[in-house]
Amino acid sequence: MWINYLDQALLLAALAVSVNLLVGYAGQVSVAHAAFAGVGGYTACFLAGLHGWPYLASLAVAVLVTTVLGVLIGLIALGLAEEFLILMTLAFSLGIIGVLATFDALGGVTGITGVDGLRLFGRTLDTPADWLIPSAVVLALVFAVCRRLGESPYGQVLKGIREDAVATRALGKNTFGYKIGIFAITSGLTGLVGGLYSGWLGQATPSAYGFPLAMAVFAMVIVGGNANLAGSIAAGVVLTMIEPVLRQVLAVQSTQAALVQVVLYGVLLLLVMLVRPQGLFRERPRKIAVPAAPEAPAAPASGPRARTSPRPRPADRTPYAEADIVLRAEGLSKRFGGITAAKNIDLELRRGTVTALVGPNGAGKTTAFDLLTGTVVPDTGSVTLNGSELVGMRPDLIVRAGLARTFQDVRLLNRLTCLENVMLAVPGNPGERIGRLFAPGRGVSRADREAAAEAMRWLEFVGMAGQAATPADALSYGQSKLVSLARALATRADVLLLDEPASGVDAAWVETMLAMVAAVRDEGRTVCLVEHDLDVVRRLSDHTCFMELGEITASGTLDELTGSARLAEAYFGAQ
Ligand SMILES: Nc1ncnc2c1ncn2[C@@H]1O[C@H](COP(=O)(O)OP(=O)(O)OP(=O)(O)O)[C@@H](O)[C@H]1O
Repeated sequence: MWINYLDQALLLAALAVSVNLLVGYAGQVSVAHAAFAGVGGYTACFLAGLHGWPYLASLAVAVLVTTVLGVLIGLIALGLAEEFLILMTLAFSLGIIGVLATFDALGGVTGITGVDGLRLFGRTLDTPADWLIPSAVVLALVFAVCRRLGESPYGQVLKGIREDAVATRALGKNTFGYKIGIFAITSGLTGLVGGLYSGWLGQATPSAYGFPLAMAVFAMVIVGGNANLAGSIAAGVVLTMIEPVLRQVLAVQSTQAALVQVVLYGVLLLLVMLVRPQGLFRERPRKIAVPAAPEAPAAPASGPRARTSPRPRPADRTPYAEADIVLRAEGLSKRFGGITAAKNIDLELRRGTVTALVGPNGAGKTTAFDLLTGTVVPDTGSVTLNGSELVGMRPDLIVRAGLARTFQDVRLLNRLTCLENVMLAVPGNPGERIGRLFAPGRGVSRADREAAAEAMRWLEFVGMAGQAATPADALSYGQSKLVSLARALATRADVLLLDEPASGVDAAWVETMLAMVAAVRDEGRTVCLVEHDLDVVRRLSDHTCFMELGEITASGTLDELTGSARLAEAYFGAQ
């Protein structure tokens, strides 16, 4: 009797672990995964129970079918805002269960029943004891896969998406690709578990995979703790055991026990959300080994170590007018409904120089950055970086092409440490790719250590190495701006767009920030900054563009602009 409940607990815990990878790590709340388990269960029962297929082959097909289904549904649902994802997956879940119940070949509303005599590795699975090892093995397998994905550079990207998908994309990650990938992988895993679950039940029915199962699995994930897989196992086993304990130990009648279990799920969920929202077991930062300094690999050419080589003195710098044009924007326009946020913007950024965009609030400066970086697609116009067209490229590819940005509102990934924030920006970490993650060899962990070392050097560069292990949401505003600069630098992009790097930052941090930006410029990177503080602009910029009502209406040195009577009256006079 108890072994039977243990089988069930292990399988439901495996479902909770898979769903936790999607919900806890990637922040994608899907109600459809219980239905995917149903598709897995139906597939296995249909093939093995009704058509005599080997059970193992049926399980393999169940994984394949649910993975493909996950990709298809993910393509439709994941383009939507997250609040719609829940509703969309709920609709899919109802649709899937409804469709399964309409096929006579699948037993209609009663489903496929009476499945027995399934065989796995030469053993017939008849008694609850026979199912114990397969259930435990599936839980171990699902846990191993989810842990490998979650506690790796790949999982770090997932957490980045959970915290702020736009900021993560601005670090060069194909966030949509990651979302589809993790949706499909977790669909396949739940399909596998569903195949086992239906085998253990001896049936695949619409009622077994409906909304109550989805809610039970969510309760396990939330009570156990987001992004804590061991917590999901513990919660999965404990919550599943509530009903049998009520029945067997407290002699509650079976229908009442089921009801009490549902009520207890609700009470537990409420309690956890009120008292300990992170769940019983909290999320832990990924274990990252940062090599000691002597073992650290060489910094990239423009890396922080390059600063130890003699820097050109300002007097040696190429005059602004003679520097090469790295980025050129022509005729960029954008309207939002009735608002013209950008109007025919022409802009040139020259190598190793700082260009400032100034102008009143709402002039379109941030929109100009959005248009250059592909965050917003322009209605008209072109942007070329070293001669290659950027308009139409995905934002993450634009970063990889060499154009990175910071955000006016900083947008650090709050629950990640400073080191993780900066590591995410370091390009080419092979552990961010699933294929490399499961390949044999130690290349992935070595490369991960190198990425950590590179991120650490950028943190040192901005004077924040001491905060490497601090979660980003524990930083002061000035510190978070410095980490966001380190993050932009770590992308290795040649051109940096810095949105108000000094605003809201106290005086001591402003000096540090100015020194950092000047150092970056002196190393040959190209900087464009939006800034309201004219002292900052005066001390940093080689060239200044004045924007008003979406247009660049004047450009030159800051002194030339402030010397204009019209601009002095319209903007500078008020500074
Ligand atoms: N996604 C959007 N949808 C609608 N309107 C927008 C959008 N983004 C910007 N705008 C509008 O475009 C105009 C320019 O805004 P933008 O944020 O680019 O100005 P800004 O010069 O950066 O201002 P600030 O100095 O206050 O940051 C504003 O009127 C703003 O409300």
